[in-house]
Formats: sequence, C-alpha cells, structure tokens
Amino acid sequence: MTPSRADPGPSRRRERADGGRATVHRVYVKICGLREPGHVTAAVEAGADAIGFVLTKSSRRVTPARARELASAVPEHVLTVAVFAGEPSGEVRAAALEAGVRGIQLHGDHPHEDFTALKDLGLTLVRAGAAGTDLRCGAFDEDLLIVDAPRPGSGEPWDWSAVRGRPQGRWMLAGGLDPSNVAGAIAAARPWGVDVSSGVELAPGVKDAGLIADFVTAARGAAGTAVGEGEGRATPR
Ligand SMILES: O=C(O)c1ccccc1NCC(=O)[C@H](O)[C@H](O)COP(=O)(O)O
Repeated sequence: MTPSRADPGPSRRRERADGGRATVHRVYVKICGLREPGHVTAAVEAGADAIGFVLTKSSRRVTPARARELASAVPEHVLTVAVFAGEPSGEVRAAALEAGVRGIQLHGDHPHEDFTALKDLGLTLVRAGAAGTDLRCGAFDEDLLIVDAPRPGSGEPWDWSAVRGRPQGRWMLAGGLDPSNVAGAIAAARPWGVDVSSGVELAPGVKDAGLIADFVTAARGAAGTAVGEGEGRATPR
C-alpha cells in the first residue's frame, strides 16, 4: 500500500482546557455504495479519503464496467474500493481488475487465504466484519479494517462504544452512521476512521450530495484516534 492512499495526514497537537496537549487525529472517511458520477464528485469535493463501489448482491450493486467509469473520475489521492461479500477470490480478482479500482474490500467470512490470494495485485486490501471478528488490523494481512454492524449496508446503528479500545491499527467504524450521529459515534468508539452508506442516502441506493458533504464535515469536526496512540495502538502495515 502506498502510504498516501490511506494516510489521514499529520495529527495536530491541540491545547486542552487544562493547559495540557492532546493529539487530534484527522478522521479517515470512506463513503460507500456510490452509483452516480455526481455523487462521486460530491464525495471527492467534500474531502472523502475513500470511495466504495458495491460489486456484490445489494441495492447498491454496480457492474465492474460501471465501477470503472465512476472510478476513472476519482483523483489519485482518493482510494477507490470495490466491495465484495463471499465471492471466490478468483472472481474478486477478475472483477476488481475490470473495475480498475485501487482497493478491494472483503466483507464477512472471507478466510485469510482470500487475502493472501489477492496480495500480489498490490491493491489496498480492506477486511470488513462485525464486532465478533478478529479486531486486529493486519491479522488477515489486510491494510485497513472496518468494524461494522451485523448486517452490512443496513443502516442499522449498534452499540459503537462496545468496541472502544479493542480494535487495533487502521480501523474504521461503520454501521448506522449519519451526519447527525457520527461525531458522537467517534467520541464513543474512538476509531481511526469512519465508513458510511445508508446515512448519506435519501432511499436505499440513492445518495444525496448534501448529506455526503454534511457527513464529511461532521466526521472531520471530531477527533479520531491516531494509530500508535491510546486505544488505537498497533503496528500498522
Ligand atoms: O452497502 C451494501 O449494500 C453492502 C452489501 C453487502 C456487503 C457490504 C455492503 N456495504 C459495505 C459497506 O462498507 C457499508 O458502507 C457499511 O456496511 C455501512 O453501511 P451503513 O450502515 O448503511 O452505513
């Protein structure tokens, strides 16, 4: 992984009310399930770090060809990710190459071997699962980890605070986030980044540019956990 792809930039030192100094980490933001060029532009202009295209069974599904079309408009500094859930690694490989994305997200019960089988592509690998999975980013040789609700893409909130201090490394919180609750969720779970789909939609699969901008602004107003400090302590890849 090229560091800039998933690098949130330098943490800032902020003066605390008691005169001490706290490190404020710029929260990494991924907007998932995009299907329209206008929404891709909205996410890029809002300052998203990563954009996801769902290539698995979902109301948000796009074809690899459509994902390629959408990804072609995304600048280099924004990570483009193809999302899969349960497909064999050979199928994932072919679809991701056709889509021309820079990252692959495997959701759910993909075994370690699937990540190993895709490693030679040189793409950013993202592992996603619910809180019961291994919460160490890198445990499956992945570059980024998403800790999600039991039903991905459902928009259902869960007890985000339950994982506070448990995941290690570059991990994103997901599941039921929206512009109104993302700052509270970040305060509760102290993730390195956040990922959203339903919370920036008007209806399943229908994104809204205003909600995307509101979400990025709200997330960026919150202080995330820098990897290697406090609850986020880990050795990132
Ligand atoms: O978005 C989907 O429809 C989807 C379907 C199957 C596997 C994964 C899917 N989405 C993956 C994501 O990364 C979502 O952004 C994440 O689950 C959060 O979704 P939401 O609760 O809707 O914000």
